[in-house]
Amino acid sequence: MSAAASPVLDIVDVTATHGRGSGARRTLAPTSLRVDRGESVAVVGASGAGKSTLADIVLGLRPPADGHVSVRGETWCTDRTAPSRRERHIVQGVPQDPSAAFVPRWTLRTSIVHAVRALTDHTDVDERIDAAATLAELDPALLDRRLSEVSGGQAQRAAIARALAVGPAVVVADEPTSALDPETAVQVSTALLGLARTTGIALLLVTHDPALAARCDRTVTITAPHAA
Ligand SMILES: Nc1ncnc2c1ncn2[C@@H]1O[C@H](COP(=O)(O)OP(=O)(O)OP(=O)(O)O)[C@@H](O)[C@H]1O
Repeated sequence: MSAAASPVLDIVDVTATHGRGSGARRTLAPTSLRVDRGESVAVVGASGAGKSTLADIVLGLRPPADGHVSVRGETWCTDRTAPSRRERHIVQGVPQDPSAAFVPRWTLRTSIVHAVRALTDHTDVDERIDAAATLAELDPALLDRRLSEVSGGQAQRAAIARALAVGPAVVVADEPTSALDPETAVQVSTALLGLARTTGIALLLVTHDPALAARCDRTVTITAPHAA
């Protein structure tokens, strides 16, 4: 069977609505896309097109209004079903602001340990975290620092390591380098794109940066519903 016949991530006719009742408004036009094993797909589009909304749906943070998302051939979410706690490790996010991924008073490692324990039954937690840090091109020793004690680029690599440590099939990165200086942004995005290829993770990357989108395997442009 070819890779194209069995995508890791399959988004089928997904739409979104914000608001309720007479205030309800379509905020994501029907969107379908597939991401294969080891593939990176950039999601681009004008501000307000619904890119972050799509990312939130794939992360299981909000339900689609219609359509469904499958991961590895299994239903991940629909307008009626959310991912269960047991499934949550399968799709992980890398946020725009890495501080969203860490508890400031804890070391980075402690935050990651909590995430791995909350989402998996793994017993080799420290080994997994060290391996994930290495994949994210971060010296594992830096994980013994707090968020305030590392640079923005190191914090974002730690956020990537946090996502990897739980063993996802899909990583959703929403503007993962927009808070970084240009040189660090290139280094972090190189690590992210490289690990998709080496680990086989399907990477969905929301970006405004045409240069970053061009480095992904494919680009999908979404358009706001009212402009469709
Ligand atoms: N909590 C909310 N309540 C109401 N409308 C919302 C909410 N969050 C987002 N929207 C609307 O949904 C639409 C899509 O927003 P979204 O953040 O997904 O766009 P985006 O493409 O990621 O934009 P940007 O590139 O500016 O980040 C926008 O019209 C936005 O105003």
